[in-house]
Amino acid sequence: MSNLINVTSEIGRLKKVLLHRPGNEVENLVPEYLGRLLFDDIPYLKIAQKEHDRFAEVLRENGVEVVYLEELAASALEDEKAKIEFLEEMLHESKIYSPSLKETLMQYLLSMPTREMVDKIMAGIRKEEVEVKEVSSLADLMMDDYPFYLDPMPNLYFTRDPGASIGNGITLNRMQTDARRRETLFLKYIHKYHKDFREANVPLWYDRTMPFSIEGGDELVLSDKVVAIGCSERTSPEAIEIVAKNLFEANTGFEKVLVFEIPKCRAFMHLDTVFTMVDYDKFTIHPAIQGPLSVYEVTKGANNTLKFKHNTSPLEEILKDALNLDSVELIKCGGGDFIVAGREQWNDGSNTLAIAPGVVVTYERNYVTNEILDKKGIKVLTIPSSELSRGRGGPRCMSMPLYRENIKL
Ligand SMILES: NC(=[NH2+])NCCC[C@H](N)C(=O)O
Repeated sequence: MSNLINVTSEIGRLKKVLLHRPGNEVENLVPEYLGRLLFDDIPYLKIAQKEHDRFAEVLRENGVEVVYLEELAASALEDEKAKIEFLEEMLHESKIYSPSLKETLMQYLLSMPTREMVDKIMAGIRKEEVEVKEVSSLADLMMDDYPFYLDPMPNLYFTRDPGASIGNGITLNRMQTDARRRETLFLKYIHKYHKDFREANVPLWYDRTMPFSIEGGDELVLSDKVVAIGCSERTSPEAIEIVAKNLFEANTGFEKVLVFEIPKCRAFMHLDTVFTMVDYDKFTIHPAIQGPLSVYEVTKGANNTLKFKHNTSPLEEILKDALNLDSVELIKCGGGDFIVAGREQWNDGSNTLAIAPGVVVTYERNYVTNEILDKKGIKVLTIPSSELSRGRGGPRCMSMPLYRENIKL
């Protein structure tokens, strides 16, 4: 097993990261379907792309290699066999059941260069783009006024969620909502057919075929021994158990999964919207979760079983103990002020991306929290965010680390 993937902390110097530059999928957001597609507003794509390019540039300026999902997917699908297999699965999961419609869409997609095909699938296919000549199902005759054959996938720029790197492997996630479930097919085919991934033989700690949902925004690698997983609106306890079992059985060095049970609501959809790690002993936290938070521990039992425990100590104690530290500091989003914390958390003020211990990327609009981080000695690199933030995700959500340097303690 090679170490194409190496993530043994949240804060080790980031060397390689997977992003997706928002594309035409964002232009297919219409007010009628916003809620279902998990957006609260329609971003202005041109500006969102500029902001995203600045995000990538800040990462590159700091020594991070940026790779794009759309490019890796196109390169994995260059192979004809892989491409057909992918299209079959994508069309099936897009609920294209009419044989003639399926054939029409297949031909349409196959007529494009691979990269264009990938972009097209991400953007969605409108009914008026293709002409289905033959009626082969009842649905073909009964054209309703829903505008898409293939729905757009506007959440793709949150690359954190469909998959997550832990140690030398990844979890290929089952997304909780229909709106995001097909996103993980890109990563599935990268994992299966991209040359680098094939050669590296990257282990999967979870697979998208499992029935229980889990999303990467809930997965935090606190150290090379401890993973924290949010049990949230998106991530189920069953999925957490499976990940824990796979990590322990493969002798990865991981010994404990801390389960953070957070309120199940949209504003706190993933653990990383309310809690992130910014330095060896510093974390950001949204004050509103500190009360309702329950923490459980999953550890290895005898004969491949798991042990479970409800840990009722204060969060600081739990983290100190898990990370072997004398003290830890929880930095409150918005300084703990009810109004500021709520506003800034809504625009992902707690969603920091650490690119080295004590160095984070954040949205510049969250200036109160940014200033507090700065005062605590954290180096804060800000990026513009008037449009990107409309999708309800920040720098951590927009990045899937592939390689981080191990941290020396
Ligand atoms: N890791 C995260 N917090 N991701 C945020 C994803 C936002 C996206 N609109 C969703 O609802 O799924």
